[in-house]
Amino acid sequence: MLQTTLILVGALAGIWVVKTVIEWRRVVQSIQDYPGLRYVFGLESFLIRSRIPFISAGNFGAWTYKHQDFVDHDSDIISSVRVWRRPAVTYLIADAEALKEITNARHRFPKPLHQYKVLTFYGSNIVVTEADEWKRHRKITAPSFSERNNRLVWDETISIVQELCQVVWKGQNEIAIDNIVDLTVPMALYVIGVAGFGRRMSWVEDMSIPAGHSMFFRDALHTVSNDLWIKVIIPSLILKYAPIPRVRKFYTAYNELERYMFEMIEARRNAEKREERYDLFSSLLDANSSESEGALTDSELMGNIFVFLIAGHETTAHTLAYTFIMLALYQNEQDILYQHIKSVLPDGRIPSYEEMGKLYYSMAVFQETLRMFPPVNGIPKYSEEDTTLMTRSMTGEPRAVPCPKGTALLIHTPGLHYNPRYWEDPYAFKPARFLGDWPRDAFLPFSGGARACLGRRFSETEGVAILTYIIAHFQIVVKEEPQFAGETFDQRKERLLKSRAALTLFPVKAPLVFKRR
Ligand code: HEM
Repeated sequence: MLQTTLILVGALAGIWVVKTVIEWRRVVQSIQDYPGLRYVFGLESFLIRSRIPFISAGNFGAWTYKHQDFVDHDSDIISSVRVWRRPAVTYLIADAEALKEITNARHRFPKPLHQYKVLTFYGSNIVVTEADEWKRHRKITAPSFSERNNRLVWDETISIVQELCQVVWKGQNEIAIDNIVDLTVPMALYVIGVAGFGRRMSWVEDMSIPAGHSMFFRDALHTVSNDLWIKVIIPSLILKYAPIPRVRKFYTAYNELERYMFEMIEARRNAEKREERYDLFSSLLDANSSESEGALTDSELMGNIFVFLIAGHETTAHTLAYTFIMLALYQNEQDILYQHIKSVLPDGRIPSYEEMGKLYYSMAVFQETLRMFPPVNGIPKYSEEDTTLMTRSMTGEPRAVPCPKGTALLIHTPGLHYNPRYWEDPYAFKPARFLGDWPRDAFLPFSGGARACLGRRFSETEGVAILTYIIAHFQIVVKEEPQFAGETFDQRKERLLKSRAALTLFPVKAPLVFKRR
């Protein structure tokens, strides 16, 4: 009996191997064996983080190797052919001209929607739709990102940082933060709370939980955005009864957030006189109620506002964390920024939204951080037709890349942002490169074309406001710790910039000190 079973299993395994080899050869031939990575598990595999010869390209490979994979295969577009779960090819793209063509032709190069399931929990939305459905969402959501909203982002961001510096840190001249994301994540959460959801939150919570709820809105928002992965891996039924405290807390937070959002929709809909408000949620509800055809359902409204939360708070928070780390490491750059802020605001007053343009060095620092640490390391697309992409070798010779219909494409942001064809000395932190004429097509932290980030201005406004206020009032330095006393600058830099990626790239643990000026 055992022998028969073994023979059967062996035969099935043999059939699988033969089938896979035939399929692999077909896939490789379909792209004329265009140079690139050949691994059992591709870059997109959830399973293995590191690169292992022949086995795994490593799901952290885009960040780890940046432009090096392109150099190794002598092309700014390379293929990545995997075996598991079925042989398939993905083109990794670090060529600005090819990416311009791809991002500008959304019908020819749409998004692979099946990869976006994690963002559909509360309802369909602008990020997870394509074609006419996307247009319907975009028409109602885009107007929320208005100048009035940007002004609100600015004013509220300033008051959030002001409360932190003047109330929470009152009387302290040196504030040590053991992990910088523990500061930037709540900061960004409070900003999206008020400018996104219209709910002001405070560092010093003194209110009680509203009737009918078991959690503060702030905590529900934080828990859901932090632990969304739980919903991805645990089926709903198990989620409800899971005995693990973290899972139970997530389950409560998920339902609480849904209830809060539903109440907010009802309150605005039933209000006799609507207050003039410019947070994203209020504007979205107003735009929807004046829409006769194509209006969004309640679930779609919640889906959109939820996606603003997910897209909008971690990305900005992590970018700010890297910004503070780089400024702590490069004191000369911090000083240039400080001097610039002082030249714009010599009397130390609080800048207004109208003055944001004058604070261009703060913006340059934020942009240089986004270039070096793009929060989204890979933006997926696919080809809707048989086509050929054009690129170049490292010496500039043209290369034609065969791209059959259905081929997966990846905007490889680290490859593009560290490509020396566009960025001189790409590993150096040089905010000033963003002051003059810089290669806009080679800068895609927010993606590009029609499907580019709707919240770009929101996050730039928030970033410039926080950076300007903090640097005007504090010098940021790396926390001195006895166990790291003998380390060199390079070791310290490597330690502070050690990163991981969940939804977005983030620094693992960077302890910094804020010294009041
Ligand atoms: C540093 C901050 C940010 C970065 C790096 C960033 C990055 C991105 C990227 C790469 C995309 C394209 C995603 C894709 O094609 O799958 C995107 C789309 C989007 N982002 Fe952002 N984002 C940031 C901040 C924000 C903020 C603050 C909001 C809202 C408050 C926001 C809302 C959106 C929306 C709604 C889309 C979908 C646009 C569409 O498909 O038409 N983002 N973002």
